[in-house]
Amino acid sequence: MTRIAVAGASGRMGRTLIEASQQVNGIELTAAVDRRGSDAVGRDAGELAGTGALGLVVQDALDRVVADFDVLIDFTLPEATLAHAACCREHGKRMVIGTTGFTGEQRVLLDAASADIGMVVAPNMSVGVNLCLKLLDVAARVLGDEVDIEIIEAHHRHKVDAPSGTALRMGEVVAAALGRDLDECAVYGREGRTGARERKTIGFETIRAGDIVGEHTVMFAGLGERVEIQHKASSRMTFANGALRAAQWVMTRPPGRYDMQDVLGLD
Ligand SMILES: NC(=O)C1=CN([C@@H]2O[C@H](COP(=O)(O)OP(=O)(O)OC[C@H]3O[C@@H](n4cnc5c(N)ncnc54)[C@H](OP(=O)(O)O)[C@@H]3O)[C@@H](O)[C@H]2O)C=CC1
Ligand SMILES: O=C(O)C1=N[C@H](C(=O)O)C[C@H](O)C1
Repeated sequence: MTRIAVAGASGRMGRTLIEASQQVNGIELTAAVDRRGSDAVGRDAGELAGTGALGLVVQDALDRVVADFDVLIDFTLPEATLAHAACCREHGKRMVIGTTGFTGEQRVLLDAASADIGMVVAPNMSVGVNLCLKLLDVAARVLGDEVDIEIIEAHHRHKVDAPSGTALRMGEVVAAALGRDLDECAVYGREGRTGARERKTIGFETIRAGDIVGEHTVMFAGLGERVEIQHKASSRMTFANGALRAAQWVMTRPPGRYDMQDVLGLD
């Protein structure tokens, strides 16, 4: 049995994870935490998720429950995830991290924590998106520098980071396949008199609207034909189930940083 704690219990993903954890064999939800001062603190985690009382009270600090779980599943904000990583490192607890929007410096701090604990970090836990990452690598290698590459993503109105972590990972995969450095070739949200497209750039466009769960399209556009690789998530359950699969997988791994490609055996 893998005992999990959910950080950000009252969030969109937190509530979905609480629900999913009750449906997966081999997973037991044994702790839930949220931001200090949140209305969710002190409430029953199951009631918060709308699945009925579980007898598990949401706490306001991870160190209060650190003896109660094996793997922390964290879908919060970068600053909160880093604080949780420090706590998990100190107490030898494994992590599954879905949070996006980390700066380069924050990524380095996460890497440091993974020297001592097993950690799965992935901007997208769905099987479909991780399959798309493999397809993107093949498409970029076959189509090469002849095509213009644009990445379009759409999410709900509440999302606070852009482009999405998934779009950025897609850009990294395509750039690596073509021998480009994404930091140098990325172009974000064009506006005004831009001039003609520079051939080796990778463009990113962001849509924020309504309740869109998460949609990503990578366009490889040449002269006379265009290939598009697209993924549309219609339920957050796909991310939650991936995170629970990662939690079970990381229990058998030595310290280190892993991603969903490792979990799914796609590397
Ligand atoms: N990897 C993947 O597959 C996916 C990743 N994501 C990512 O997950 C993250 C969360 O997304 P989503 O659930 O929609 O966001 P929400 O804003 O709905 O949830 C975030 C939760 O974290 C809580 N929180 C903030 N600070 C802390 C803290 N210090 N300790 C504990 N909890 C805290 C928030 O509380 P409060 O609201 O009170 O501030 C909130 O409940 C985002 O970065 C998103 O991009 C999302 C879906 C899939
Ligand atoms: O914030 C979200 O909702 C999502 N965020 C992730 C990202 O930034 O890539 C993954 C998913 O598309 C949903």
